[in-house]
Amino acid sequence: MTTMAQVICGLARRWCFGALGSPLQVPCLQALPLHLGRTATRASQRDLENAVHQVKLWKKDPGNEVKLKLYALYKQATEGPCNLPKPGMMDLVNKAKWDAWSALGSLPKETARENYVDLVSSLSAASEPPSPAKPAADGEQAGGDLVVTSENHITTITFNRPAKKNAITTQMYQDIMLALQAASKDDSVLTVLTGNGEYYCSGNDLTNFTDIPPEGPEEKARTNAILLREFVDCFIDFPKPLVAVVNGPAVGISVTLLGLFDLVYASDRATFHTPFGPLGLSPEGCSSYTFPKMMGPSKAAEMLIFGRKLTAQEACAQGLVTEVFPDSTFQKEVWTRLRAYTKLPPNAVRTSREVMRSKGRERLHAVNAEECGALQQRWLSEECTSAVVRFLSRRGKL
Ligand SMILES: CCCCCC/C=C/C(=O)SCCNC(=O)CCNC(=O)[C@H](O)C(C)(C)COP(=O)(O)OP(=O)(O)OC[C@H]1O[C@@H](n2cnc3c(N)ncnc32)[C@H](O)[C@@H]1OP(=O)(O)O
Repeated sequence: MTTMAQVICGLARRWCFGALGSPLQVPCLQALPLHLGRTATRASQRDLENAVHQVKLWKKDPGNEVKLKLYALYKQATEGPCNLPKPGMMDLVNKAKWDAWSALGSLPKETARENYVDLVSSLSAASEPPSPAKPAADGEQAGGDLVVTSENHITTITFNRPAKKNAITTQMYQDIMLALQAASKDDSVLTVLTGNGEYYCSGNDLTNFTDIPPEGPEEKARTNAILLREFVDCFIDFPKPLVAVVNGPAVGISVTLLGLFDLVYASDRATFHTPFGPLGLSPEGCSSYTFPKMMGPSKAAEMLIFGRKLTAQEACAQGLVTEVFPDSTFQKEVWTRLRAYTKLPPNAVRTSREVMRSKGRERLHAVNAEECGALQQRWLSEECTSAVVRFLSRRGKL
């Protein structure tokens, strides 16, 4: 049986958009036009490397057809004509890649390199610029997958991928950390996390698991564990009150982190789901400690081990949510309340919070380290890889 690690290794070694769309829709590659704008100079190896780097910065998935074309040109440019055996009929992804590469026949390496560079350059020119990673100190930042605003002494970090239910990409983890660092130093009294659209957040973007480096899945698991640990550490150490404005369903890490927030206001449309069991995962965000402490071990087990989804009212009864509001008045009521809180003496707010938090901080860091170690193993397990493959293939991503 092919494991996800094998599938995604093959898929993702060469491009950053590891999930290839349904191979059944794979393209007539000959129909894809090449953009031959660089007639004056031949593309060098350096140009090729720059173009590969450029592709990694693309925010928008360019689609299967382009990804296959890029894959084929890259292989032709670096290895020459395809001389691998044809993959079996059932090996859909590798067969699509083999077909794309073989279709280039005996195209010289230099021409393939030039075509790769030209294709990337024309697509980069047509695509949006990458969203700035550095959050602004004040005012609104340009829209990207994460929007950071600072207004009326409230810094708001908004998950802004509504088409993907606000799933968190690797870049977003980095950007949230930067936003928290900036918010810890700005003049805001409160820092709010919320979501744009129907969802608060659908948790970790499951395609994060497909971008496997050349060193293999173990390296991916190791770097993910480091990233996760740093990310959760930022919440543990954050010095000001953290408020979650849970505008809709919340899944995975967006739920577990709530145990590190000071206030959690939820719309009555919100639900709270940690499907770690079905995903072959284990809890993170210090929830293995904060949830049992908050709701008792048995209710926490129901959520974290068995994946029971809570309604907003149930989550409120368990202490995970501070208060539930009718969806129709949610935004108005919550923001009015938060603005009133910003009028409180800021130093008193900060001091009260610090005395409430300081005693448990060391323990939380230890819990975080332990959870990340366990997850590093889980990500490499057959249980987890099969669950992620199931999710991605159901949605035509493999
Ligand atoms: C550095 C690594 C740190 C790791 C930290 C550990 C974190 C762990 C977790 O967070 S575990 C939880 C992971 N999340 C999930 O398992 C949720 C997966 N998504 C779903 O189950 C469903 O999409 C849904 C229930 C959220 C919504 O279902 P539905 O209303 O039917 O919508 P779609 O499924 O059609 O989704 C629309 C669109 O969004 C994409 N999408 C949604 N969630 C995710 C996700 N978590 N990762 C990637 N993509 C997601 C989905 O594929 C659809 O995309 P498409 O339109 O097909 O392109």
